[in-house]
Amino acid sequence: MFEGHDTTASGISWLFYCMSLHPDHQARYRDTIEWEDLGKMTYTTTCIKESLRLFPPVPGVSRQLAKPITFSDGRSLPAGLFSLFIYYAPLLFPQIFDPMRFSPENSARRHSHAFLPFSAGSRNCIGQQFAMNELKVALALTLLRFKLSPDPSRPPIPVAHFWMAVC
Ligand code: HEM
Repeated sequence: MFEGHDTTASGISWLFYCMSLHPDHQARYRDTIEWEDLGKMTYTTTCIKESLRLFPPVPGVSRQLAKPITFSDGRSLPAGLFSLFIYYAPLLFPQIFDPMRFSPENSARRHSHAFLPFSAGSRNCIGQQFAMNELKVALALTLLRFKLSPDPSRPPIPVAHFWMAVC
């Protein structure tokens, strides 16, 4: 249920929240809807990526090292080690919603692994294209009918929370 269900629900919810705080981006998103070719909706893609950056539905992934790794500074990790990569670091990354971070020019200046909401490598998300289209369509259909605005009486409350499953 986690893959493809909770992830997309969380992604859509936070995307709506981000857009509700930014009526200017809502208007621009509305104006750039291209039903014939979802791939051409580049502005919408930037908004979705920026929302996934600020509020990643999957905040990290874990791996067990199949072989030892030695880093450039000489430190190394042994084979068999369980490691956890956390993408969500609100105190380290800019918290301002700015879709232009993901413009083609700005993205080209970054390492391809600097942004990994769908993970990377052989076990990355097989549903990422589907998920991106799902988010685009859900927001487009909503914005064609509604204006989103935040509910000031119920702001999101950050919770210090960490869970780990051992199988
Ligand atoms: C915003 C939505 C989504 C996000 C953020 C997301 C994120 C991720 C991430 C980070 C992983 C990798 C986990 C890891 O490396 O350990 C993953 C794996 C996976 N995702 Fe998604 N996902 C999303 C939507 C979907 C959808 C819509 C589907 C299916 C239609 C899907 C199917 C899967 C499957 C089957 C895997 C496991 C792949 C494997 O282990 O080889 N995901 N997802």
